[in-house]
Amino acid sequence: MAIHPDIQARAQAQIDDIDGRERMPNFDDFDKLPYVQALIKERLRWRVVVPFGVPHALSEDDIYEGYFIPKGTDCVVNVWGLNHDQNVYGPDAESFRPERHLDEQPSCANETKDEGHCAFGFGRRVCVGRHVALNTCILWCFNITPAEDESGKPMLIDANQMLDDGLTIRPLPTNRYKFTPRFVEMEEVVKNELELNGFSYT
Ligand code: HEM
Repeated sequence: MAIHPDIQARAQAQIDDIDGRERMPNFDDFDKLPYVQALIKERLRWRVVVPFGVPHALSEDDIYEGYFIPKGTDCVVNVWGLNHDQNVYGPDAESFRPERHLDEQPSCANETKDEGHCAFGFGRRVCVGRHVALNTCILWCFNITPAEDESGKPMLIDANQMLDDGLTIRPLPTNRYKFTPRFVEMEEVVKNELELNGFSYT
């Protein structure tokens, strides 16, 4: 978001249209937020969190496209490769462009193809948290911008620099970014909604 302020602003405008500022977005709103849905899909496609998925082992011998794969073989999927396949996403597969999920409905070659990416894995062990993950909306609360360096200039953010945690990758440390509340009432609304749902606010 910090390096795509125009995309961030377009998503926030859609959230404001649907939710206003008196309440936070909730699960029921999601279908009314097609651009936000497309943005989240594109985020999960473009910089997938688990670039080689979670390894799976074969429970039986198998033959796949002429290759014999014995029972017990560990299979690692190149999710990054699938998510950046130019045959699926076109020549601009490296670009961050949420509209592709609205206009062209690209499909990854697996059973989660309708999601437009393969970030949540495959088969019976596909991520069970994917609906929770998709429905989390920080954009209603904050503007995300690059933080300033010591001289007050916005820090440069390189989307190709990631922190490698082994199985997962993530963006550079959060001190490179600034989360600014979008409006003064935001804190009060969040506090009320947390308390209504039985959580305490600190
Ligand atoms: C953007 C956020 C997330 C991503 C990218 C993600 C990705 C993944 C991936 C790649 C797998 C492995 C699937 C496979 O074996 O092929 C997985 C499994 C799993 N995820 Fe997530 N996940 C996310 C959020 C969540 C959340 C929020 C929860 C819980 C609320 C969750 C719970 C789980 C569980 C329990 C499994 C294991 C499922 C099983 O082995 O049967 N995930 N996730």
